[in-house]
Amino acid sequence: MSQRTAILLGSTGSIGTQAIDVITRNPDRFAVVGLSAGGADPVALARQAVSLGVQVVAVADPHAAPALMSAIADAAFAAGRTSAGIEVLVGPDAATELAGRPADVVLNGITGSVGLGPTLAALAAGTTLALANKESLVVGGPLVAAALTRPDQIVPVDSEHSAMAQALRSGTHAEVRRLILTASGGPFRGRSRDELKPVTPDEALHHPTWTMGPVVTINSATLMNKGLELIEAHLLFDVPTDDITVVVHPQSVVHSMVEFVDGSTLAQASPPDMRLPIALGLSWPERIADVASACDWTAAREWTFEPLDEAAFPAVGLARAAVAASATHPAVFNAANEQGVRAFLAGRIGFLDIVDTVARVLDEHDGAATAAGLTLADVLAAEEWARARADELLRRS
Ligand SMILES: NC(=O)C1=CN([C@@H]2O[C@H](COP(=O)(O)OP(=O)(O)OC[C@H]3O[C@@H](n4cnc5c(N)ncnc54)[C@H](OP(=O)(O)O)[C@@H]3O)[C@@H](O)[C@H]2O)C=CC1
Ligand SMILES: CC(=O)[C@@H](O)[C@H](O)COP(=O)(O)O
Ligand SMILES: [Mn+2]
Repeated sequence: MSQRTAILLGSTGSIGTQAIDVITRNPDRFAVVGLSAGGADPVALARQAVSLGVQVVAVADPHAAPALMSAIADAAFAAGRTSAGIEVLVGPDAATELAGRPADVVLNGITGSVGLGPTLAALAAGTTLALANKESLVVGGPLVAAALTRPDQIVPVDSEHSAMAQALRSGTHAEVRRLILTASGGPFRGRSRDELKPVTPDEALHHPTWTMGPVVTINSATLMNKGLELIEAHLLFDVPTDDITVVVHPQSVVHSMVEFVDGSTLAQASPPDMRLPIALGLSWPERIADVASACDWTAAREWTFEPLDEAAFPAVGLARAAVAASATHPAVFNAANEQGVRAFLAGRIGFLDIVDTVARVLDEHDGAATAAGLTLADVLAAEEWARARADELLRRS
């Protein structure tokens, strides 16, 4: 593989830092040309930028810009350079502008539907999109599909979807009977709805098998992550949601499976380590040697599978209903959840209020848009309404 240029969005986060780890261990394969972050840690962003020698850095929060610029100058000085020569883009649209700049691959590792603009910009530029930011696909589904300039322009980084993409190389679309989406079950697997009521943010932030950013970790605990992933799989692989089965697999070693029409099921298995799907996202369709450990077959192991308790964890059912309801319901599903997660992490609401609020907001949404007629304005208006309505309901809970 010749060297690929990469832009990393969300470079200071869990996905971003693991991507940098993969890239710095494979300097012959990748050159990073741009980085972006929200602005919570401008010093970390500056150090990444200078050590990777990027051309441009984007920061969403304008208040973080002065600290970023002075940290870039400091880091360049410490590296023995008089000037860093790095362009700095600032503001809410900075990541979108960066995503449209020339590169072979854009990795979208931003959290939340704020990643939609960058996803659309990378696709419009004709760049390969290594997609961790599932929210942008969920909320923008038909818009993202319309922005594709070629098939396979999106390479999934989400572990389950990477697993499916790998297994799908074994057959044609017509040969697929169903997708089996695995879920760890989160930290509260086995609890009843009543037992979920008192759980705290600290408990919910302890994922049993993965170390990730706070939002996706809470989404794993509520199973909203699996709801988002069900919609993501439906959109990525053009498989009806009725043909996607969610199964709880607490070990997180089988990352998902594809069942074919002849009764064959192909699984992708590896110890939980995001560097594997990140590396594949950046280098697809090629594999990079030794990015992560393989399964150890010399020790006794047990892989278990169990059905999802949909009474205690209704989020996957809500996701199915959202897809069936209208083209803007998935955006409402995600936006209400983002508000709920924020309120829960701030200690303002209880754990059950998150998904209960998503259910109510979905139910109240008057979405008429069809996939064919959907516009960006429809999506943004639906999101704005859902955030306001969710906040109103959350204030009362
Ligand atoms: N972590 C994981 O293992 C996995 C994550 N994913 C998905 O990947 C995405 C990222 O998750 P994760 O890395 O865990 O999240 P983190 O919270 O760890 O990181 C999020 C990153 O996005 C940046 N960011 C936030 N807002 C903006 C913005 N407006 N513009 C540019 N950058 C911004 C943050 O910067 P700052 O901190 O400065 O705000 C940070 O660098 C999510 O969609 C998640 O669902 C999917 C599978 C696995
Ligand atoms: C690593 C990854 O892809 C996460 O999205 C993961 O899926 C979270 O685990 P669960 O949602 O299955 O608990
Ligand atoms: Mn996942």
